[in-house]
Amino acid sequence: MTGTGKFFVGGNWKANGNKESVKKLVQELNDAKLEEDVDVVVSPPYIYLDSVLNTLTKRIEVSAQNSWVGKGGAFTGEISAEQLKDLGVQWVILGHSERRHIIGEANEFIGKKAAYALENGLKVIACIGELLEEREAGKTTEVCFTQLKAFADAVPSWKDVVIAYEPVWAIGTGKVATPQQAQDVHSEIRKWLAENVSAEASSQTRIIYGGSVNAANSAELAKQEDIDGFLVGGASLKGPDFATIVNSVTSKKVPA
Ligand SMILES: O=C(CO)COP(=O)(O)O
Repeated sequence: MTGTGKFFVGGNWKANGNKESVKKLVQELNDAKLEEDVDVVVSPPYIYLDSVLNTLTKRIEVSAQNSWVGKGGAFTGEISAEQLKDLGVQWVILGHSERRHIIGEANEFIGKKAAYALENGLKVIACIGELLEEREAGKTTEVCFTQLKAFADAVPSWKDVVIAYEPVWAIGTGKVATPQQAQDVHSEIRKWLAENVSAEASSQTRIIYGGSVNAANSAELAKQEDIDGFLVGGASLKGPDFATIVNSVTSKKVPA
């Protein structure tokens, strides 16, 4: 099975940066030469979304790193999907492992967030992935499928959803999954979509990999048939490195 969706590379800036570094990064991204046939999205912290939207080339779309589960109102510290939409934000990252495991967001809550974001016109980067002990216990696919099912139970359509497989042990550790490890899980996810959603969702949903992707390892990962792009953390904070990762789409076109 192979995906037919356009290559997708997202940069998750997490809670990094300040006004000065964000300005520099936007400048680097505006100056970068990016291959055309890639969807490119960056995800700054909430407080920089407006300035990034106003200064970043329209070639690159903008994502939030979270959104509230329902309609905005008396929810101190939260940001609603309506507000993100109002600002001009196109995407939102949901279910990131840092929100699951550090902040304690549960599957069903994340699924509801995804449904509400889609309903309000945001596209969703839906993150899933197993902990090291879950992998070591042979539970990788079981954990990923449970997380996927929570999204599938909540969303009416996968048309505006990108799945990010991010094994937790590979995030921010420098321990990237091998191309084969990533390919194996991506292919299982695609099979799961075919069996539990539809043939269309299986072939058209982008399944991207995240976890210690950098300018030196992205080309080998991109060659795998079920890796449709990346969600990049640390390396997305350096414009030239992020551009190299975006442009690793060229190794996808060369038969492995
Ligand atoms: O969590 C990630 C992207 O969402 C990956 O982070 P790193 O690329 O820093 O490992």
